[in-house]
Amino acid sequence: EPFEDKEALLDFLDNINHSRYLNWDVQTSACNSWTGVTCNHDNSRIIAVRLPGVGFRGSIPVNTLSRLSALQILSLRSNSLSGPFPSEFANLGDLTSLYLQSNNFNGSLPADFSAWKSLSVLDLSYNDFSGSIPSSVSNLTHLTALVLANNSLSGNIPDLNLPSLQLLDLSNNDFTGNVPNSLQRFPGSAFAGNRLSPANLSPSLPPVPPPSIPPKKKSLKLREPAILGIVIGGCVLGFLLIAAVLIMRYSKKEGKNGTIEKSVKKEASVRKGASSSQHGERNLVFFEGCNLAFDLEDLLRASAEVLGKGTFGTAYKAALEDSTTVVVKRLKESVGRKDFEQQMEVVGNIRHENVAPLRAYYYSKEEKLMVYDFYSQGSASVMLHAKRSADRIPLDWDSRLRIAIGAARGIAHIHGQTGGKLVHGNIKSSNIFLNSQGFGCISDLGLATIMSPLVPPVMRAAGYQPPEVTDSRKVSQASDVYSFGVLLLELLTGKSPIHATGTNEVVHLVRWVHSVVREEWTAEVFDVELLKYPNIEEEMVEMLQIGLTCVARMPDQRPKMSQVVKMVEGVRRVNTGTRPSSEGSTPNLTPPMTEIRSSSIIH
Ligand SMILES: Nc1ncnc2c1ncn2[C@@H]1O[C@H](COP(=O)(O)OP(=O)(O)OP(=O)(O)O)[C@@H](O)[C@H]1O
Repeated sequence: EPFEDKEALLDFLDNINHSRYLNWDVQTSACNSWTGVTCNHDNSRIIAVRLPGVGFRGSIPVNTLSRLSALQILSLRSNSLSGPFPSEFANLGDLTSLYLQSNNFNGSLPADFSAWKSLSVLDLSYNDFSGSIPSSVSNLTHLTALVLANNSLSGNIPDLNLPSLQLLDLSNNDFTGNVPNSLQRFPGSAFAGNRLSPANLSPSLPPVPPPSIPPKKKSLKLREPAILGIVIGGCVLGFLLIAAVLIMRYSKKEGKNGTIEKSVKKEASVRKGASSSQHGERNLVFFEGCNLAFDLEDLLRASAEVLGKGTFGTAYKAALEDSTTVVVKRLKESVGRKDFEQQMEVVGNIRHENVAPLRAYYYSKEEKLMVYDFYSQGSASVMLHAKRSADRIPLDWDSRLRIAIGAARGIAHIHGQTGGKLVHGNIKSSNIFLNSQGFGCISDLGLATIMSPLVPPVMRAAGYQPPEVTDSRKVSQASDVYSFGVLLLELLTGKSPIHATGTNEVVHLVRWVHSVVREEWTAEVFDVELLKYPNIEEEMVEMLQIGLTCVARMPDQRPKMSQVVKMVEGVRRVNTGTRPSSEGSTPNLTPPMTEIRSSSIIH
């Protein structure tokens, strides 16, 4: 509801201290001045304030924002705010995105940018800032977008060392001198409308190299028929092989579904293991809190359906006689008992709503089994990439947000285990399911660490691993952050981490997104299925920025997972679940989505 007058707004601001989000999407002229608006409470839990295009005039009063000490996202764009760059912003040390474009701010930029260690987007375009760009901007090591276009900035452009920067726009200012070496990777349009040395601005200014698209060597290109040929050929061959194996295996026995027992290669050995369990030796090891009641015999007898073959083995859906359904993973490689059992103990004792619980395991020399709950909706991969036919229900933006938030929380929890050293090592959409509240839930924990050394690197999660993970033993928490970033890009684009484009080139998603974003910050990266949902563009852009921050090339440039949780939670200004990363409850504040107005970032 629009605020009726300034009193109503003040009243609102005084009462939001229990809220974490302040968003206001009003079309009112009744409260068109920021002056006099102060927050009397310490609103230190608010992480996002978006007040774009609401008609604010004048300068932002001291103390209004400096109390918002947890603020991560501030959008005051498209108002008529004036005065110098608000000095109290320096207190907002957690800011990741600052949008002040299309106002009347003037004076110089702050001399010291070092306060904003997490800043990812800075858009001050279409104001009247003057003076030079301080070299302290180089301290913003997470910056992915720097937009200072259409101001009155002057002097030489400093040699900014910003390795994460994807978007730069310094056009239509009064800069002189040369484009510094560090920024020559950006297109000439980023510097147009200045008085820069023409030598530097000539068309020879190297455009941003599009490393995303693999070299257009004919021999390397997989044309559609070739891909189809491989896929169909592979499918036919695979189908024939599977059929042959199944016929051999089941020919003597009836029944549509198999059993795990039947699928187990060394059946006799497993059965031996099972029967020995009845003499007090090994059997399934269940974890605390698990109310499943079956033994290995039951499991092996259960009617089983192959769900798929993964990197480390085969997953079966097993329907037990008491109508319980579980998933059994049968590992294909041999692994030492001690390593396996130790890892299972760590994993099996993790209980978190965003981590799929390991219910039980079994170890014998010949067989290693892991038992999980069955997630009937399938993985996020299926939800995103299942054939896009007419009867498929598209995954809407809210669901994607929940998947992202849940997955982030789950990974952050994992990273907090075993003295903050635990790594997942195989984050990808086929290992993410939905918990009962529809939030992402991470599965397959623990396998990468014990199994990776046994599996050829080429088989490992293609497209999800960062450049430094050439050897699968090098997975780290930073590489999990990268994989999570790829997952975010997958949720935003609807594309697989490695996919074929319309022109039949095989494309690496991270590189493709980088190349599109570098050229111009455009909505083209987003999944067409998302475009029909109104007013989500700003959230998607924010999520894109987070994704790009996570897939930074250098591991030490990537944020910690705990920071990522906060960033992802900050994208959404409504209730994001039962357990926010910060303490306390999040009220179900569901204001209308902010209308996206003209922005120099979103075209
Ligand atoms: N608990 C589960 N509930 C429902 N489906 C599952 C479950 N666990 C795995 N699956 C599905 O079974 C298939 C095989 O899973 P598996 O984990 O073995 O391989 P993967 O996820 O494709 O690759 P990786 O082994 O690298 O994780 C996948 O499609 C996966 O989404």
